[in-house]
Amino acid sequence: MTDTLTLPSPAKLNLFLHITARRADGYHELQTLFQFLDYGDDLHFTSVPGEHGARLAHSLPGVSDADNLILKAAELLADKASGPLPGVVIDIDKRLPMGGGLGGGSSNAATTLLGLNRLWRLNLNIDTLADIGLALGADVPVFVRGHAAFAEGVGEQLTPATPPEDWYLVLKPACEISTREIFCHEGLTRDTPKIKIRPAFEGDASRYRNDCEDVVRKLYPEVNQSLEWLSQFGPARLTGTGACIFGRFPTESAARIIWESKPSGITGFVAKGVNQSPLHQKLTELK
Ligand SMILES: C[C@](O)(CO)[C@H](O)COP(=O)(O)OP(=O)(O)OC[C@H]1O[C@@H](n2ccc(N)nc2=O)[C@H](O)[C@@H]1O
Ligand SMILES: Nc1ncnc2c1ncn2[C@@H]1O[C@H](COP(=O)(O)OP(=O)(O)OP(=O)(O)O)[C@@H](O)[C@H]1O
Repeated sequence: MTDTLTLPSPAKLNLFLHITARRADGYHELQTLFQFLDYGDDLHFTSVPGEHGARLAHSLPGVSDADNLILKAAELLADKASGPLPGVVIDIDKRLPMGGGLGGGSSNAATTLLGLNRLWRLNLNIDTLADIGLALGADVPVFVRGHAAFAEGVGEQLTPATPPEDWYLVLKPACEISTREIFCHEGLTRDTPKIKIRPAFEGDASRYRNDCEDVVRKLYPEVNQSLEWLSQFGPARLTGTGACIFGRFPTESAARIIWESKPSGITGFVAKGVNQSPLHQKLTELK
């Protein structure tokens, strides 16, 4: 019998995203609120007796294996081990759109770090795994730590937070957006004053926004149109650098009613916001 461990690789939303400065190395200082969704990819880790190290069952369309964050995470983890590691093949059920601002690649990297740490019995602690994750991307540490968080720095200084676990309608306009393109754009607002006191997140939503939204609306009319459509039903916002947008609803049925009436040509899904990552929930159940 084959031995397969299946772990979730959830999406994140940036409930708000403020850009407060640009650093000398070109990276941006952010203040953002991360929450997970109970929706995402699944990674299947299957032991392969007689092999050593990790490999992919299938390549992802449009991503070379050398660039795939799953293999990059596995390689960085293998560097921390001494001696040969058991063979593992990793298969992925990809549901999260790439270039969507939902953190799919970063989440895959984090699920790989936690999954292989367990399968390879490396016993690295969460701080070490979050440090390894940061080398792969600014969004990886929050997925490694697994709690909704207010983030500062480039997104790695995390303070656990408990925003309301509402329902979201997430729409994916028909375009892919490169995070780099948006952060390099000359029109980006980079001087939002820092929030000094940790915000009362349930409070005045109009104080918070996504600073990437104006640039993305101008460059991608598809996103602009989707935001205008969703705004009819309540506040609608971009996540990360897009392309996905979201609206918040108190119940699943309220979100599904709007979902049923969405314009043709837009994909998306309805999901619940959760403050504990489904990955960590699953790992706790396995203990
Ligand atoms: C926009 C967010 O999704 C918000 O959560 C993240 O800040 C992006 O995180 P990510 O996709 O893991 O980004 P990375 O892979 O680290 O960086 C991609 C590119 O985005 C730019 N970048 C990213 C994060 C950041 N704080 N400042 C930046 O300027 C850099 O040009 C970088 O080359
Ligand atoms: N396992 C992976 N899954 C998805 N994308 C990957 C993966 N490995 C590498 N990538 C690359 O990362 C890019 C960004 O993909 P991702 O799904 O993380 O986008 P995103 O949601 O916009 O990210 P973020 O919100 O972190 O900016 C893809 O276009 C792809 O080239």
